[in-house]
Amino acid sequence: MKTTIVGVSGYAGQVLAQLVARHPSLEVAAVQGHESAGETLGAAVPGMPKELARMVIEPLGSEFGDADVVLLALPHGASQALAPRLLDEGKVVVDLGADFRFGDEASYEAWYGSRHQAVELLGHRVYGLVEVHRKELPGARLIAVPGCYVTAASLALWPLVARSLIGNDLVVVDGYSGVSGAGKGLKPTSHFVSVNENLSAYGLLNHRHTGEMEMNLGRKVLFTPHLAPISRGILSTSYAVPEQMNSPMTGEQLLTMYREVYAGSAFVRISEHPPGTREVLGTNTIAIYPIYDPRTNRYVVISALDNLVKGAAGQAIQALNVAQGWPEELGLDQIGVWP
Ligand SMILES: NC(=O)C1=CN([C@@H]2O[C@H](COP(=O)(O)OP(=O)(O)OC[C@H]3O[C@@H](n4cnc5c(N)ncnc54)[C@H](OP(=O)(O)O)[C@@H]3O)[C@@H](O)[C@H]2O)C=CC1
Ligand SMILES: CC(=O)N[C@@H](CCC(=O)OP(=O)(O)O)C(=O)O
Repeated sequence: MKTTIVGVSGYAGQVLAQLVARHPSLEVAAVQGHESAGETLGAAVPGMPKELARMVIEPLGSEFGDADVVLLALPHGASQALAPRLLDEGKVVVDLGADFRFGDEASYEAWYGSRHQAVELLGHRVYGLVEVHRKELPGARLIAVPGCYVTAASLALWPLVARSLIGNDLVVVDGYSGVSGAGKGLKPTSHFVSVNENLSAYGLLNHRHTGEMEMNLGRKVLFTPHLAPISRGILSTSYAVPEQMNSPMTGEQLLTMYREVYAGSAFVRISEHPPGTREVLGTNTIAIYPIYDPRTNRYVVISALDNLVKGAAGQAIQALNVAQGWPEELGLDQIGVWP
């Protein structure tokens, strides 16, 4: 399928370009950017392979021509202006941003503080958390890909939710992100001098990803994000209170149950040790380690993923694969850290 990547000069867009170029059923037909329009991809993103480097970046919203698929990797708010036109033109749209992650207008407005410009599409979008929504994806024409923090926490806790092993109490999530999670724009908070040898919390109490975690988990969430002095990776630690009616599962039982729930999910690795971000770097894998603490009566689940792959571009391709009826893993092996 001919594929146009919009936002190709961004961190997520760069990885998308790499994945599409090597995918056996996709072809990079065109690339679009904002300030980088008019440059070659090689000039905008040093280190691109030759066949991509010579492509000229078109201005955002140029003609999409005979593209079959359009992948949007734009700042929040920019996709909703483009998606209606693309769907009218018969394209399959995969959005890596937040514009279509909520299925209703009120939640979007509550967490993003602005009115949605394409409300009529919200009921048609399929949420691309593949491991949970696999059956809804075949034939999808508008896929909203969840982001890095939300994927890490949601897949970590999903088995406990699906098996009714946690009550309705508050769930607590501590997330740690590499600096590429903040995008390529220069900000004082992501300068080398601010980040190097430093670990800090931000977005306290009302980070916009809280609402999306609540949507996925059906429970109130207290989410605290942290910026970690690494380029890529998300580490998430989630805490939940067991359902009172059942005796809590032991660590061994949890491992067995998690393996059952994710039995058909090639990109989920149930780990027997707390995973670190390095072991999933450059892969579409999320590693998950669940335990139970009898002293505090809490389930604690650690998860790790690469924010630019399983947290963004890899998950987008995984969801597209399922939507098209292709093998879920197509084009997603041996990715590596690139560019
Ligand atoms: N980084 C991450 O870890 C993750 C990112 N995502 C999502 O993917 C999307 C892209 O993120 P990321 O790659 O980090 O972002 P970047 O800031 O790195 O890149 C943004 C891209 O959008 C273009 N762009 C910038 N400003 C505008 C604008 N005002 N209007 C239209 N286009 C613009 C840029 O073009 P140009 O360079 O030409 O100006 C660039 O191609 C976001 O929605 C983000 O939430 C999802 C999960 C993880
Ligand atoms: C480190 C950092 O700043 N991270 C971003 C989230 C990463 C991202 O792009 O998030 P979504 O695509 O999931 O919305 C933030 O906290 O806003």
